Amino acid sequence: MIRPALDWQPRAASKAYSDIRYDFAEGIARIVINRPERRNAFRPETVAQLIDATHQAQFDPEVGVIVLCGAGHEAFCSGGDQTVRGDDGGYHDEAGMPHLNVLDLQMQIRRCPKPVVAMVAGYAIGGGHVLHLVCDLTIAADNARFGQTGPRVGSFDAGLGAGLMARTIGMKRAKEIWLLCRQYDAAAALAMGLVNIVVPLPEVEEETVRWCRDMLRLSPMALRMIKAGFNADTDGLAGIQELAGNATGLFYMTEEGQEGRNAWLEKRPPDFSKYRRRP
Ligand SMILES: CC(C)(COP(=O)(O)OP(=O)(O)OC[C@H]1O[C@@H](n2cnc3c(N)ncnc32)[C@H](O)[C@@H]1OP(=O)(O)O)[C@@H](O)C(=O)NCCC(=O)NCCSC(=O)c1cc(O)c2ccccc2c1O
Repeated sequence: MIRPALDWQPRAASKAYSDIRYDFAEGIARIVINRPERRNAFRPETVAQLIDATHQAQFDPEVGVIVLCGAGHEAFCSGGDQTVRGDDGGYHDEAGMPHLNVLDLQMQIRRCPKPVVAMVAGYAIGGGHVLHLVCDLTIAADNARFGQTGPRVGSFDAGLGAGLMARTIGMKRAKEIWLLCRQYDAAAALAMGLVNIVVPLPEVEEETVRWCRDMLRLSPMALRMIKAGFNADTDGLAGIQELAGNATGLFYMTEEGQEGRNAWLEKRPPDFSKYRRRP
């Protein structure tokens, strides 16, 4: 069993969710995939709720760090719910519409300016494995098991699932994971750099909270910029846009940036003469 480390309180939005829980404590938002009877496999509704909760956490000024985890200790997430996978290009929502919306969630986690930590107990498999991979840090319990199943179940994630994994653990290892569909225990995952730390299962939340508290003591802007910087080249122009948007935001906070806006509003030529041309 996992020892609770904080007195998590449900956030208001949580009431609207059927497949996830959304809690908060001490500056940390905790988003829990809550389908333990399916090893926390996600259906389109689950992903839509994860997207909504991540959005809530991003825009909540009280939240500094986000933790993503699964309910119970048997699984973080076992990927797409195969029982609702249709023949028409995606996983069916209750109205029968096909989705691959986990790809949107992956990018949302990467673009979120706050650190996102995967707390993995049990299986992180298939699309669930890619979910921990796109998080900034992974704290694993010693019962964690990792792997891709795509080529076995007729699927693949040739985007971040392949490319980001190769950048994280190296090309040969990434190809091994995808081409053989084996499972790896927590020690093996740590050895190949797939996770940051492995701790005994009961301590996994305490350890995760310890890491979150460390980040909560640091400069939010510096964390935001360094995260965008880490992701920029992998995400191509969209990644550079994220980094550049942060730079623009910072420039808007300067007098020099504000002089341009003020001059335009006051219908006068801008006067940038007092601003240094820095070497
Ligand atoms: C995760 C497991 C290794 C766990 O094994 P274990 O023996 O502990 O448990 P059970 O197998 O008995 O499972 C318990 C219970 O849960 C159900 N369940 C488990 N996983 C799923 C699932 N993914 N979908 C639906 N249901 C699931 C299982 O049927 C049992 O219920 P019963 O009622 O039958 O008792 C093992 O369960 C396992 O290997 N699961 C499947 C893992 C898998 O293949 N996942 C899908 C990979 S593909 C994917 O995730 C994916 C999703 C996307 O949205 C993509 C989008 C774009 C590109 C690619 C995508 C993609 O690849």
